[in-house]
Amino acid sequence: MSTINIPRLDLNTYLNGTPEERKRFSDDIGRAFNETGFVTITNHGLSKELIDNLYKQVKALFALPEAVKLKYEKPELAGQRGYTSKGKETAKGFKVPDLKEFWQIGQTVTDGDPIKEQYPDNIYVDELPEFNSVTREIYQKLETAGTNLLRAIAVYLGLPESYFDDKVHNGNSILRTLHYFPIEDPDALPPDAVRAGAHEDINLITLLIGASADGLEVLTRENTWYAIKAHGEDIVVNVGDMLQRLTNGKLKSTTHRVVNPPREEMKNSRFSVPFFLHPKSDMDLTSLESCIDEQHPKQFSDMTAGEYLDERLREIGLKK
Ligand SMILES: O=C(O)CCC(=O)C(=O)O
Ligand SMILES: [Fe+2]
Repeated sequence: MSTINIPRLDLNTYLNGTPEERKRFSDDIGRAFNETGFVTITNHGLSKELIDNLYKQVKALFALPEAVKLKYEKPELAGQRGYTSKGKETAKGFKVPDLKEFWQIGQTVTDGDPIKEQYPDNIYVDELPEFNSVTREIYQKLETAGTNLLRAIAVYLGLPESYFDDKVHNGNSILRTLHYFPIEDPDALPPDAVRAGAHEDINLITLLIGASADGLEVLTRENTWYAIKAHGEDIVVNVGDMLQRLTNGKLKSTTHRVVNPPREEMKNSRFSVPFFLHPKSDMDLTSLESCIDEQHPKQFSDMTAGEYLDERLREIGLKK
């Protein structure tokens, strides 16, 4: 049995704690991100009612007839807004697509802001006005929680606490609502078809509402899979490849996957809602000098966040 350090941290101790408590929070999240790349967070600012309402709307969205959902599929947006149907995303290095469909919501910027032209407009579900409003609220709350977590991480890295603030403000973050659909005939599945093949996230950090974390597994340093267990309303937070590049591998973007359920539960859907916190596309991901030394030679080429995202979307089949 492999052991793995996934601490449960209270974000309120960072926001309102004593200097010692704030320092401890920074050290704890930094150490966990250095060792395993995962933590779970309480007091993140999302109420149980809001989360329950989110899942109610997400279930209603995927219950819409396929023909309705397909109206909202826009391949020219590389899946970055609106609906992506079954069989479209394949984890890097896999031949069989993941067993999932999803809907993505992006940044909302005020009219007149020059960054507006960089982002496609969000797509609204005419049939479900409440889906649009609740996902927007969740987007904003997770963006705030994520910005606060990045402050604690900046302190751990010896950077000014506000280092990430302007980079993620109006950033290219994505809220993804996911439906892992029922598998009616398990015998007809290609042998290596899974809900989400082993992968690393592209962005800086990912915040995942833990309500449906069952099935999520992380790859340990001993090369074994470890199931994430989250308390219902906690959020699971992990490092993505952009933060790993910036820190020259000091913070680890850990491989994770979503496994298929046992055969008797294959007919059940699984829903989940990760928030991929991205910076603006002009953020320079060149590794910090402070993370490079003789023991830790520079591992990554210099790229902006926009260039890197483009490369990765092509690899997973969303961008042609
Ligand atoms: O569904 C989950 O629990 C995780 C999904 C995930 O890892 C992803 O979409 O990148
Ligand atoms: Fe992921």
